[in-house]
Amino acid sequence: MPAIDLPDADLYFDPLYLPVSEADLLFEHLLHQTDWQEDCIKIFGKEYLQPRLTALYATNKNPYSYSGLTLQPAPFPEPILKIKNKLQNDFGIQFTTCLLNLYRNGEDSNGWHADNERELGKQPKIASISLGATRKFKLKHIYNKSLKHDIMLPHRSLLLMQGNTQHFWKHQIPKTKKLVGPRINLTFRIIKNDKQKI
Ligand SMILES: O=C(O)CCC(=O)C(=O)O
Ligand SMILES: [Fe+2]
Repeated sequence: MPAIDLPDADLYFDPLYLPVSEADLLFEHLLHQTDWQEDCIKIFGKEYLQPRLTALYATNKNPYSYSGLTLQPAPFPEPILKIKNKLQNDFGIQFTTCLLNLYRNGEDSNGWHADNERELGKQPKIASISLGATRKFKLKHIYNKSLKHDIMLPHRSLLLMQGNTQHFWKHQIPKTKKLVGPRINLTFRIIKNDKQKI
């Protein structure tokens, strides 16, 4: 699988990771069958409605907390479990958790952040699958402001982030004025119990 060659990052990108028919079915299924949540997040003590919808699934009961928000997982639905198993077969990574994001249109977004929460461990491994509309994924180096990179994430693509990526880079999905339909992103993560040393 092609690596994306950026300093202080460990990124792989496969634009054709899922077969088209599987990706099409999965997109329609998740769009209509998911119990999408519209959550409030806290930024500098102020509450905002998150500009996208989310859902959380896991093989365990460990919650995931970010931006002052704690999500409790539901058990994995069959079609997502299938992808989790495929990722395990292909990369030998045993993910525990999947956070789904639904970007309803170009107004929905995900602000600059690194996925560096304690419960993700020291070198978080995150497998991100995209379905539906293509959106731009922007990366910027935290310490060297001249380092930036954009990746268009199309339907059925996989972006794998691991190693030091979350220590040195932030990422975002910006809003866009282009007319875009819904996009679903599945981010598989490993979330151990908060209390245990990892
Ligand atoms: O939608 C995406 O591609 C990125 C999602 C993301 O960064 C996250 O959920 O942490
Ligand atoms: Fe992220």
